[in-house]
Amino acid sequence: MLPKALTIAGSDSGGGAGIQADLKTFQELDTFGMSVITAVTAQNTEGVQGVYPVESEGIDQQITSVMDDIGADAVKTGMLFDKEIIGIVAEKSRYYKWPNLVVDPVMVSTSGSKLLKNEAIDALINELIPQAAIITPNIPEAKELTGLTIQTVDDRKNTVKEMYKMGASAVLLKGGHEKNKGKVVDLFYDGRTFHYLSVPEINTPHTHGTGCTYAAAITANLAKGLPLPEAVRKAKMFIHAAIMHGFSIGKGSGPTNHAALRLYPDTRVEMEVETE
Ligand SMILES: Nc1ncnc2c1ncn2[C@@H]1O[C@H](COP(=O)(O)OP(=O)(O)OP(=O)(O)O)[C@@H](O)[C@H]1O
Ligand SMILES: Cc1ncc(CO)c(N)n1
Repeated sequence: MLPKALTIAGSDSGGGAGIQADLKTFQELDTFGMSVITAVTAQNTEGVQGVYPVESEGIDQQITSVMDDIGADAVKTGMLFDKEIIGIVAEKSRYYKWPNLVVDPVMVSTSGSKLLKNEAIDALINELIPQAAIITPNIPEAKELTGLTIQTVDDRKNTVKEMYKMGASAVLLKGGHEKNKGKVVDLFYDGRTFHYLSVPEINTPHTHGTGCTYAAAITANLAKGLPLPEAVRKAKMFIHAAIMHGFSIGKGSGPTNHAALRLYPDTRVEMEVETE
């Protein structure tokens, strides 16, 4: 049976992030992709020019339509925009008992536009995160969620532990916003073991949609039945190759290449994984 993956997120007209990144990733990873659109954004490589939320009933109905007929082996959330939308998704998650829920706590776009209202952060923490198999914050999002500062490796570990206490089965803190000595390090924690996934920094401005693509790859891998650490490790290979072969299109930060591993199967990803 073809594994089925559902994304609940915003649409990026520029095609590099949001729903579009998720569906391209699901397709590349041999899963059947479905989508629930929470908001339409007018967006390109230069930024977000407009945000148009879908009305609550429309979001509720999209989820019901997909779930009552087709079902999903894994579900990802991206841009949820406000607390009302978070409430609907959380209620549906409880009702359908999604076992593989990946929550990417999207707050701000790469270009700096707000994709989540400030007053919605508490709803994310109290209603959705406790139901997640994994949450995938970047460093600014982790600071918002915990109120902690993140400078040292110990800060990262403490922050990840604090987020784990919010009730998700695992936490992945992405390191793209704090590169150090030519390395980018993501930290995965499942309540027992820390996994440091370290790769060489790629010198490119074309990183639009990296977070969405990474979380979508984790979702596809979970839909295929991979255990969490393996789903994350494979997704990391996928996103790294996608950044390596990213596209210089548009005038700003271009999108990643979702087909990179298929088109360039010889791509070498020098990833080191340390556990403690
Ligand atoms: N220049 C880079 N070189 C190598 N890896 C990178 C680079 N930039 C980001 N990454 C990786 O891409 C993934 C997404 O990282 P990041 O922390 O930027 O997420 P994000 O901020 O949610 O993404 P987005 O820009 O889509 O909002 C992480 O695994 C990160 O390590
Ligand atoms: C719709 C949408 N979701 C998420 C992101 C985060 O990259 C974005 N830029 N646009």
